[in-house]
Amino acid sequence: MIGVAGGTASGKTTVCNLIISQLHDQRVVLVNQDSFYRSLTPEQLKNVKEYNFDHPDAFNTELLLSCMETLKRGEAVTTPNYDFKTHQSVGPGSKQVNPADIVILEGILVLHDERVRDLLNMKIFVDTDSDLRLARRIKRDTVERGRDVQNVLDQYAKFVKPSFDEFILPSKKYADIIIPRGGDNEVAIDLIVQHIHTKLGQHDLCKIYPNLFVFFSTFQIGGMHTLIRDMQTTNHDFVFYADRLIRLVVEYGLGHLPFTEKQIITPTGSIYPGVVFCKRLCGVSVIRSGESMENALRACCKGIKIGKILIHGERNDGRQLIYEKLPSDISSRHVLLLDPVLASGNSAVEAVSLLLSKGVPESNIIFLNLIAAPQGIHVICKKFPKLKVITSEIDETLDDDLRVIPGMGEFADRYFGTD
Ligand SMILES: O=P(O)(O)OC[C@H]1O[C@H](OP(=O)(O)OP(=O)(O)O)[C@H](O)[C@@H]1O
Ligand SMILES: O=c1cc[nH]c(=O)[nH]1
Repeated sequence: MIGVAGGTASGKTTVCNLIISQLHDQRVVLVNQDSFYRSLTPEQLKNVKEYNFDHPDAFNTELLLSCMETLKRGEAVTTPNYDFKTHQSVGPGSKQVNPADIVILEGILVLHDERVRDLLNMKIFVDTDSDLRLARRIKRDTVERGRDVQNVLDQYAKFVKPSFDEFILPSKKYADIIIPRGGDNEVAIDLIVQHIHTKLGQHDLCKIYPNLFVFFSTFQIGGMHTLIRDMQTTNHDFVFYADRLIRLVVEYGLGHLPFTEKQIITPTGSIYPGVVFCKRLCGVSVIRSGESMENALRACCKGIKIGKILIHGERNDGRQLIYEKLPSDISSRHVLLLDPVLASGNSAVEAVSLLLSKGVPESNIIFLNLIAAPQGIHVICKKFPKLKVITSEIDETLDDDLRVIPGMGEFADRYFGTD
């Protein structure tokens, strides 16, 4: 939840639009504090020139709070709309705002009310020179809103400036980021967008476990997850999109291997400061689901040895090692452990324990996974703090049968067509 405050015509909207356009692969919604203007009564309408639109009381902050709380819970909401010509609120329910990863609340007074501030994870104040703001306001109100210059200046002197000094400017001290010159400040916008990307990439569990890595989700990745999770998806499509996701997980996981530096000469005779991949590698797949990840690993690491582990057990009855065939020199290799589903973590504990018993250092194991339940993450990341867990999405929970929820059902049955 990001709040963008600042005086009239400071460039808040430009800043918001720049942030939104640079976050092009994220779900972002923009909520305007202006939508929450209260309707003027017939009395106030008769004397509209005496009405202070820049005072906190002009807004229905209770309604704004409840809408923001709903969005914060990840639910859709309908906000009111405000008609600037009639000065009437077109009641709640007129504008649908969908849930999103990022909600930007923009308005002159969004940092004024403590309750609103407490909902915001990032507070931005757009700080633009007051002469420039007045010049912009005159232009906007005369050109876009059909007012005459004298009327704009009277309103500015009587209400806009005093309210800025009394309510808006003092709220600047609550800002985490102050942007001088508004939308012209490309560096500030760039830093804000980078910060948002970092925060979005951090699942709460990543803040607890430094050995957990969830790779950054884009619409493409979200789309692939939507397809493999959809019960209507055919086996053929399931395999296609699971393979695409698996390839990404494998590439991302390989990025966590050590490398050595190597300078090479290009055909232009220039030096290229390169790196060399880690050579002592192997894969280990957990039968059956893990076998679906073998092709992607082979496609990325030519000639890689891949061992196999079969672990059996009913969901609630613990798990037992049935079969294993691993490279004989596995203890001197980095091991990419392959299993697309981490549920209770029982299978992964069995698999990792076997690798450790074969002399593989814990820090040499990278567990590559598509969908993980928080329960399994707690078990693995706590028990094996030096092992790295790479996953593409963390789901909500497990059901009583230890199935991942929302999950994608039985992975191996859908992948190998045995459902
Ligand atoms: O974290 P856990 O609770 O142990 O569950 C995860 C395990 O369950 C799945 O295998 P499954 O037993 O369904 O076998 P399959 O791959 O042969 O279908 C999955 O591939 C994991 O190995
Ligand atoms: O939900 C689950 C749990 C374990 N294995 C699966 O394939 N799916």
